[in-house]
Amino acid sequence: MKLPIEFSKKYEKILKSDFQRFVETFDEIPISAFRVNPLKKIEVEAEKIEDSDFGYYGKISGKSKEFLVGEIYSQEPAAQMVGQIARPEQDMRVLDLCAAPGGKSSHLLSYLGNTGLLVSNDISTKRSKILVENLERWGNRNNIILNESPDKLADVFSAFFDMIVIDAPCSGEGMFRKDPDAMSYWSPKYVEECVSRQKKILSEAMKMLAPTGVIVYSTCTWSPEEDEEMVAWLLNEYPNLALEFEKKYWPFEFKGEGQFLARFRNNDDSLVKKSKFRMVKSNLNSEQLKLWKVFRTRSLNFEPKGILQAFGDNLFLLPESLPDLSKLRIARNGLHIGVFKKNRFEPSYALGIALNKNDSKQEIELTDEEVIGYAKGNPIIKDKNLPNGWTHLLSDGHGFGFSKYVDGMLKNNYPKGLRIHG
Ligand SMILES: C[S@@+](CC[C@H](N)C(=O)[O-])C[C@H]1O[C@@H](n2cnc3c(N)ncnc32)[C@H](O)[C@@H]1O
Repeated sequence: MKLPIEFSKKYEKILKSDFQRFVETFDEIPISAFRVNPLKKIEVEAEKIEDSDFGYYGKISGKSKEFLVGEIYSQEPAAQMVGQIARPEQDMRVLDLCAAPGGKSSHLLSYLGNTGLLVSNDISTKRSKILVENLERWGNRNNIILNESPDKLADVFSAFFDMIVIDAPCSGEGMFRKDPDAMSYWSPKYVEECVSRQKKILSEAMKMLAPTGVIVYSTCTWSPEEDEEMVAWLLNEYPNLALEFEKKYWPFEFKGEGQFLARFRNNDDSLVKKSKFRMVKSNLNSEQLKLWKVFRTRSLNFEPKGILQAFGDNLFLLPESLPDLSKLRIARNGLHIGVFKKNRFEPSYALGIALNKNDSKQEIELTDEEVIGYAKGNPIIKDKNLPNGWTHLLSDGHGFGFSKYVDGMLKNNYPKGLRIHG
């Protein structure tokens, strides 16, 4: 692979005798890996990634039933180390500030389970839509997705989060092997631009960190300006931060692509501002509440925990103890439960994929072929003598949406935008 000349010169100086090994790795095949979803346990026959809770080497197709049902997430091994080192504890309030397309967020959710709160944010509207798709498929119920600039978030979430992950936009050197196009916009000047953007993002993040909270900063680049020098800058600007972990992942030392990561803890009680939040509240009118209760009693064994909120005709479940979000751009207002229609309520795909076996009163197991056919937009013929009505689709006990069973046929209710082709 032909590397940018200034890039080679820079790393020859930095790596000295390791430089040759470094250069050779660019001609090797990129390392593929995936993580399994602990909410949807599956058996995996693949090589486990060392020191990883959920990771395996190997490639799984975006058209496989494992992907479609949210049982796995493809993520290369070095990128997996970010969530692994962050490892939030249950019940924490966590912010993933630069979250799209959702690799780190889905990993963080794997530790939280359905406890606490994960706010996933990305400044890009286009990318935050992909983030919604990926996290919806993952199926947790304690996640909201925002599409904001960090300064707008800081106005709402002052000293709020126990953990903030900043997987920063960076010069992307660690992606050169996997995505050679990333080389086309690399230059020393681009590295400088990334540095100044990272400092701005970190300064806003610090305003949202709880007094004893944890910051995890990561990049997929090796440039010291964006990595070790950023750590030094942060420690200098915020003397109450203590560095707990710092590591650079080189492809000649670790079986993966490129990554840098650092973890800090805040130790500043004087920072406590005892912020008072106007909490998010339920806003359902009596008709909506009635329709929802009729559906829930008739179709679910699951009693949602959280705040029910209607946005137009759409019903969402928000995690408890959230501040008022009305001033922010919301990409996913919690778990989308369904839609109010005239005189009835229809459950959503998102609810169906977030629930598992025994959460619904009427359910049906699909074969792997049926899952794939359904994701292509086909109905499913299942002559099971079930009563006509909403039926929870399952694949190995894991939810895959709701479908209306009518006289032996499951109508296709898979979101059109998610359909697979071919
Ligand atoms: C390295 S990618 C994140 C990858 C993601 N964490 C994952 O694991 O899938 C960096 C992201 O930062 C976003 N971004 C860029 N500038 C930002 C800003 N000022 N605030 C928040 N996000 C930003 C980009 O849109 C991009 O999606």
